[in-house]
Amino acid sequence: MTVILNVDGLAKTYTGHGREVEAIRDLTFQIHKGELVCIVGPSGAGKTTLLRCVAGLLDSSGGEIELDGASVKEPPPGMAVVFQEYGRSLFPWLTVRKNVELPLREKGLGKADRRAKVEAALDAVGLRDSADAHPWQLSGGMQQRVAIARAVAYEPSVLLMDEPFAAVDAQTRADLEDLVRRLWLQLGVTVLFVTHDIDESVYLGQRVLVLSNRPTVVLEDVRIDLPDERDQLGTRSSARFSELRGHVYELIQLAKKGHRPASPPSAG
Ligand SMILES: Nc1ncnc2c1ncn2[C@@H]1O[C@H](COP(=O)(O)OP(=O)(O)OP(=O)(O)O)[C@@H](O)[C@H]1O
Repeated sequence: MTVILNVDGLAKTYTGHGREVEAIRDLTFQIHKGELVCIVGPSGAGKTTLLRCVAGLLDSSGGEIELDGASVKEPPPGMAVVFQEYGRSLFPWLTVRKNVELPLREKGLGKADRRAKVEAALDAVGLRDSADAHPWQLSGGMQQRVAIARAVAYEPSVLLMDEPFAAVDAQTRADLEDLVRRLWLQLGVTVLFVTHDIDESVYLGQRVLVLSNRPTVVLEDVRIDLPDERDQLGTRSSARFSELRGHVYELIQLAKKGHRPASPPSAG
């Protein structure tokens, strides 16, 4: 399998205002092309910091991040990010269609190509009928679907998602989880999904990277050996789901108590 994202010895210390916070000490993991990997960890473990470094939005203090073999120093062209705050990530003065189209314009795609990709992405997230609406006319869950459509239309090498469903209601959240699984299966996109929700990480991921508390390292790389076809009721009530959930839960409890891995964990 081809490694698409390589994080090697990543470190990040925030400095300023007479304060120093060592958020990430030594994070190493790899993601292969087409994988769906979730990251969970205790609050303040540095999940958002990690994602911002990977997205090239934040300078690291040490270590290396490579996307497709190229070092990440600034937002790389092959990455798309979906944030929790959909309200702030969409442009309110643009229609849904224009919001999805914008990065494709920046990518330099021609009009016909842009139109086809926008239609396909809106179709995939079930928003074809809302193409001419403005984001503020849509519900929170619909706005987050627009953000997902925009990311998917861009055809990134890696799609980063930072707690994307934390601000929507439980029912919408379940629908959006299934949407991500479906898009991932259909499009073969590589996804790195950060969440604080243990159940969500096990339901979505092929692997769950459990982070220690600060300064952060990978506590365990848990392989999620559930079938590819998952559904909210059947999967979540299966014995294997509850075993995996229990295991990740225990790891998080250990992380909160300051437990750290004895030796570097083996990847996947
Ligand atoms: N700009 C900043 N300046 C100083 N310290 C920061 C900054 N951003 C984050 N931190 C600190 O770095 C640590 C990791 O923060 P981060 O937001 O990455 O954690 P997280 O795992 O995403 O947390 P949560 O699950 O609560 O969202 C925290 O101790 C936080 O206070």
